[in-house]
Amino acid sequence: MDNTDQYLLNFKGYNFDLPVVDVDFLENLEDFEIRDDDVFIVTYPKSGTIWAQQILSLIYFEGHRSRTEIVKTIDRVPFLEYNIHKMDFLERPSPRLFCTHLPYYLVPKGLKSKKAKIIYIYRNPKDVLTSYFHFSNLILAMQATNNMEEFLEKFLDGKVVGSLWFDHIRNWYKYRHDFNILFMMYEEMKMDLRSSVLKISHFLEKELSEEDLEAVVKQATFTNMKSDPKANYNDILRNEVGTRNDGHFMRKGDAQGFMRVKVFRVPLIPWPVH
Ligand SMILES: Nc1ncnc2c1ncn2[C@@H]1O[C@H](COP(=O)(O)O)[C@@H](OP(=O)(O)O)[C@H]1O
Ligand SMILES: CCc1ccc(OS(=O)(=O)O)cc1
Repeated sequence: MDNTDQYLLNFKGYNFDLPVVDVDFLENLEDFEIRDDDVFIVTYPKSGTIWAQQILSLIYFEGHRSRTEIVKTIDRVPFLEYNIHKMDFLERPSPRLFCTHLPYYLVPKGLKSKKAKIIYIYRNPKDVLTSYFHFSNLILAMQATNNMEEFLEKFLDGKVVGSLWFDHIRNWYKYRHDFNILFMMYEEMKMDLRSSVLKISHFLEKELSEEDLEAVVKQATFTNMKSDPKANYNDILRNEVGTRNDGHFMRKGDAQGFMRVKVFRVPLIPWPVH
């Protein structure tokens, strides 16, 4: 374990956010007991974790959909390794919902029984990079950088929470057959939220009525989440994690990089030879 950094804890080759991680919990993570009906959202940081937390909260809790219960998404779908509210996971009623940034090789081994469900959300790295640059300058629990070039170097070296973006996504995909896993792309969720919610609810075997589906989609849009104190993390950042400026967890929710990739792809179609 490399603990020389003020912000990063390298545990078994993967970087955790030192100010918010529970090291004792990490030591026993492999044996953390998994229930057959557990559900995990897995992401690399800045790839749509809190979006998925809101979607799952809306799918599973009628009181969340109808706005009759005021429970934050972080308490409905807590981070496994960043348990800032010190929740007793063993006491939680089933089905337990979690989110995590863990790489495939550090997750509890019970997930390999392929009963519990995993939803892996990935986002194009250019938007992850932009989002991550602003986020790490915002929260006190991460090291700030002076400019994008400086952050880009750290990101490409994997010297950030989550380590290398490429390793995370490549290996979760490579070892997908070891798990009961659904891959969702942030950009597709953005393009067609309704179909994405349907895909997720189908995977979770939680079929929604038309009315409930509408309620989930409506409350999971960027605009509605941004103004929803249960889902936007404003409170958590300001009052619990601490911030350096007046930025927000939900900044822009863009899918810029994806659009450019699509444009760049066009010339790859076989060119007519004259
Ligand atoms: N409903 C939604 N629609 C689109 N993007 C969303 C969203 N909810 C959160 N996000 C975006 O997801 C990113 C945060 O990811 P994570 O939760 O994994 O940390 C932020 O991106 P930006 O910083 O680009 O705005 C945030 O705005
Ligand atoms: C639960 C608080 C918290 C801490 C750090 C986070 O950042 S990241 O997702 O690892 O980039 C998010 C939430």
